[in-house]
Amino acid sequence: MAEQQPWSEEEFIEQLRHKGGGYHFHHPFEVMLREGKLDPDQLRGWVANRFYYQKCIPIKDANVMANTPDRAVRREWIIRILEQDGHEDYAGGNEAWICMGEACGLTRQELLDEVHVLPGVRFAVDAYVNFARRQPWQEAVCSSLTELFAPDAHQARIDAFPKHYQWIGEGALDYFQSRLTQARRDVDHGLRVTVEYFRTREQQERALNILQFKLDVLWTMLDAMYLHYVLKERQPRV
Ligand SMILES: O=C(O)c1cc(C(=O)O)c2c(n1)C(=O)C(=O)c1cc(C(=O)O)[nH]c1-2
Repeated sequence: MAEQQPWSEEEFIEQLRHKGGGYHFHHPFEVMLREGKLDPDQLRGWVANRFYYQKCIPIKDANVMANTPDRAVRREWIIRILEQDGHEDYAGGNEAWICMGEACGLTRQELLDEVHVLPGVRFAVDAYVNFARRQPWQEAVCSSLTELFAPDAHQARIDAFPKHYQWIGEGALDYFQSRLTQARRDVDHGLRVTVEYFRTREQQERALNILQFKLDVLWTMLDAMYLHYVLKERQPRV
């Protein structure tokens, strides 16, 4: 059988964008969040579990950097680490997430100690970090492209918090506000790397599978949270 023609750059990007239909924005837990249906414990559970994702993102990014021989890429990629971990002039995204946790009634220590992190969330996040550790760095870059779809999710939370969760204290939205612009910049760079690296049709289809893997990471995290905080299915701990 003749090899299929590669998609043009525009078609390829359209195929990647099309995967947004499976983004965690559409998960029942996220829908409950933006419709104001989470009680304080459920919302805190989400913030604490998502913090595990946030704290692992710079570790994932450090693996991308470690795997690329390209100085120009490292120069651009290091910005992601500094934006999450902070530097002398900026406390960083992880710190902003902790502030959101505190505004929701969690303590810094319980976030850092991972006391609420569910096993399913941990396995999913660790799978993402390990993917970046083991795969070619361009594949790890491609897997970060779920951020194509993140601004809508951030905006929905910016709208939902003051409307539905007035019990939340000040400063809860700084993280999402800052990601609105950061995510767009990161995605522009990620797309450049991806269209450059995945060139044949087979490679382009591999890119779609990688993006699906990452969508599954995010979706699985929320499955675990839904089971625990909404359906209240709990493993007996003996
Ligand atoms: O709140 C969200 O829905 C959401 C989703 C994602 C994502 O799609 O992976 C990221 C973020 N937030 C985020 O804040 C962030 O810094 C981030 C980095 C990455 C990545 O894969 O490198 N994804 C995401």
